[in-house]
Parts: sequence; C-alpha cells; structure tokens
Amino acid sequence: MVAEEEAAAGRVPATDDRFFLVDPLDGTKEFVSRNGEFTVNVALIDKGVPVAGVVYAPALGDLYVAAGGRAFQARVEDGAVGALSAISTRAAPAAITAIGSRSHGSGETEAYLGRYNVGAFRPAGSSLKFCLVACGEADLYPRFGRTMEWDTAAGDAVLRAAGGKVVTTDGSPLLYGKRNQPTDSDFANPYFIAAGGLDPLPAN
Ligand SMILES: Nc1ncnc2c1ncn2[C@@H]1O[C@H](COP(=O)(O)O)[C@@H](OP(=O)(O)O)[C@H]1O
Ligand SMILES: [Mg+2]
Repeated sequence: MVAEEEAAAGRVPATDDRFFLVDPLDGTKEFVSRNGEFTVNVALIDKGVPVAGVVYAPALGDLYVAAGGRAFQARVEDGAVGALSAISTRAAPAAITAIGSRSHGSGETEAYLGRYNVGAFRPAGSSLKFCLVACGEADLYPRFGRTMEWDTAAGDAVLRAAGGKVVTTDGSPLLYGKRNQPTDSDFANPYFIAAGGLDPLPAN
C-alpha cells in the first residue's frame, strides 16, 4: 500500500503488480477553506491500471465507487451508505462543460480549452473532478499541472469504469506505479487529460 503521508515520510514499500494507492485527504486547500470539496481516495492498481477505487467526499455525503468494471454513486447520510446507482459518462454536447482545479489553474490549460467549444467551466476541488465527468455533469478535465498518483488513481478508476478515459498529452493511457522516472520523482504524474464521451485532442 502506498499512501501520500507515508510516501512524504520516505516510507515507500516495493510495489508489486497489484497495490493500493491511498490519499486520506485530497483537496487540502478545499478542506482548509471549508467548501466541502475534499475527498478520501483508495485505488487498487493492477499492472499499472486503476481497476477499482473509492472516492468519498465526507462533507458532501457523496460516494463514488468503481468495481468489476462498473461505476456507481451513492449518498452517505449519518454514516449509512444509501443505494448504489450506476453512473456513466454522457455523449459530449456541442458546447462542452470543462472542469478544472479550484486552486491550481494554468495558462496552458486555458490555451488547450481554447481549442474546444466550451459552454461552461466548472471549478472543483480534489478528485471530485473525475467523478463529475464520470457521472455526466462535465465532459473534459485537462490537468496541465503536477499531481501525484494518489491524487488521481481512485477518480481515474471511477471515470474509466464509467466509460471515460484518462490519457497523457500524447494520447496514451495514464499509468500507475511509476518508479525511477527520468525527470520526476516516484509516483509523480505527467500532465493528463480526463474525458467523458469525447476523444480528447492531443496536447502536443
Ligand atoms: N506542484 C505539485 N506537485 C505535486 N502535487 C501537486 C502540486 N500541486 C498540486 N498538487 C496536488 O493537487 C492536489 C489538489 O488538486 P486540486 O487543485 O485539483 O484540488 C493536491 O492534493 P492534496 O490536497 O492531497 O495535497 C496536490 O497533491
Ligand atoms: Mg492529494
């Protein structure tokens, strides 16, 4: 199991073909600003692919689950998990809804979005961005900024299971368990684009 705070303290186990990535508090800035958009993230990686995951936003009472190749959403009230309902991405409308970080924007992101017909931009914190694409509330989440694997793996699992995709700027699937990278630290992600029912334009 690889967890954000453990990794920060230098405790990183050898990773096998299958391992868990955990971020107990994703969206620290959201947590501090009390807007509720922080999450607890657990993902199961199998040979580099996020095959199962849970994203839980305790302050909002929203739970998203990827399991068995399908994605689900549930409400959590008073600690009780309500009925799971299946979620899926939507076919992208002519004017898409883009989603992006509340606290980590970039000029590159704006330039990339300029190549689409964007009808609305929705800022959101943490891994909730993947989940909003997964349930068809948004179509595109370009992230041209740094993240770590534990920030993205669970949301990525939910989005893939809902019919979407997460690709690097050259269009290849975002992979996990990245160690000994030539230009970045272990578990650091490259820039990526998460998409629902559209094929994202290559970014380079
Ligand atoms: N320069 C950087 N390097 C690594 N991760 C970064 C980063 N800037 C932002 N992040 C990650 O982006 C996450 C927040 O994303 P967003 O802005 O989309 O909500 C943060 O998660 P934490 O809140 O768990 O630290 C943080 O890990
Ligand atoms: Mg995080």
